[in-house]
Amino acid sequence: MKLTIHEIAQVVGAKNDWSQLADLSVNKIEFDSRLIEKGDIFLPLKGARDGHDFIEIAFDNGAIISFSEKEVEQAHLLVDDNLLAFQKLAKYYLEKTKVPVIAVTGSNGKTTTKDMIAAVLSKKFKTYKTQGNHNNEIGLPYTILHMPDDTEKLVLEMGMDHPGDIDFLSELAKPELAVITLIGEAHLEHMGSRENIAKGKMGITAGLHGELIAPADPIINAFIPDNQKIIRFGLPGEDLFITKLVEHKEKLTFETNFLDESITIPVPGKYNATNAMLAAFVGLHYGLSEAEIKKALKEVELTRNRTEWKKAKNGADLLSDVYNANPTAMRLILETFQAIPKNENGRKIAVLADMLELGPSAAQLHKDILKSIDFNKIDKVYLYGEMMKNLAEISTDKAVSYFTDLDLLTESLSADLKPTDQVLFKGSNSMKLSEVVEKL
Ligand SMILES: N#Cc1c(NC(=O)c2cc(S(=O)(=O)N3CCOCC3)c(Cl)cc2Cl)sc2c1CCN(Cc1ccc(-c3nn[nH]n3)cc1)C2
Repeated sequence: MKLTIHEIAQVVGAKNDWSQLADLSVNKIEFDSRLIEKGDIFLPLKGARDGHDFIEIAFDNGAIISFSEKEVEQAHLLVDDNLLAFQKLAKYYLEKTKVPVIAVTGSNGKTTTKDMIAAVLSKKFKTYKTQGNHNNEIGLPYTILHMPDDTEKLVLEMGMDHPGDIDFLSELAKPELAVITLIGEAHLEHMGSRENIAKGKMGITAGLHGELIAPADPIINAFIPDNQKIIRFGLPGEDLFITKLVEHKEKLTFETNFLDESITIPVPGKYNATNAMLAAFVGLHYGLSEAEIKKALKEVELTRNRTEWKKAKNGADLLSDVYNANPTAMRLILETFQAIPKNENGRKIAVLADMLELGPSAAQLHKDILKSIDFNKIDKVYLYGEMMKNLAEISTDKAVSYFTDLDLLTESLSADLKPTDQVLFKGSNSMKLSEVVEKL
């Protein structure tokens, strides 16, 4: 990102004397010390551990300065709240670079829609998009501050863990166009009711200074701000709708009421046709030709393994979060999973595998996970991998079982699984929990 320390210090209101570093430019900003490279600025966050514990390591890896909430010997910018400083900096950077933002949210499909919109806009603009699941109050500023210097369009996914989350993200990013994919089932989002989910997603209008594209679902009508320009999609008769759909095994062709051409996408599923229809409309909005849109969608590369709920063959609900195998992400997904109401007569099961590349403190970081497991909410814990042995050894609860063999884990879980269960899977990709999910 193109910012000098002088500029950063002023934007975040650094309280210490940083003048001796003023004219240095920083390369990029990281909160994971393993990603720090020469010339970077480190951002200590309170994840599973206090990020301040990793300032020294960040400098060993090449950081030239760090945010800090307390006096430290290394070069630092002293602020009251590192996360708030990070968010202020991201907001400033967007205002300074004036890169237009297209915001996407929705219960399911927001990742696919984000990918499709980016694929379409990339045909005409230098486009950057949310990577992985970096869609929350940490990931969104991270995405903004990591966009290439020549970015012309920024497609930001906005995720919601709690009411008000999206209002905050929308105020920060100030989108010129917003897309809500669909209002999902309250059942698997700890938001209480579908109304609350609808209200939460409509928070995307808080900072919006352009049009909103939203489902025809009347549940959002109560939350449309006065004089908000809105385009509705869904059933025939709405502003945007699908007029013809032909599904094949690995692809799908559809027509719409607003395109002359038919569109083919390399994935099946009617909801993907809807997501592609939205991306096509955004393409038209930004002046792309139908031919450019058709070509972009025909070859779109979709983010694999989104963090979404899947159904087991026996009907159980499976949540596999394959992103960010670090202590904080494991703690956050456990908190989220534990906050969701159980199914009627259902159990909560957590399948936790090793987090790799955690350096010398890896064993302790795996033991720390015990603090994030609420045995009043979780009925069974399956632990898998060499590092998880550290956690297995200190957990006395009989609900915990430990495996070193993936097949035995799969067999045991499969034999135990009930149709009303909810199962969480979390661990480094190379632990292959995704194979367990596929077999269930
Ligand atoms: N807590 C914690 C740690 C990390 N946390 C995160 O990266 C993190 C991850 C997330 S997240 O949930 O993954 N998030 C990212 C943004 O989009 C949404 C999802 C969040 Cl929200 C916040 C944080 Cl702070 S990364 C990391 C930690 C602690 C250990 N670190 C590795 C490490 C361990 C030991 C040494 C070491 N070297 N020498 N001695 N010790 C060096 C690095 C790596």
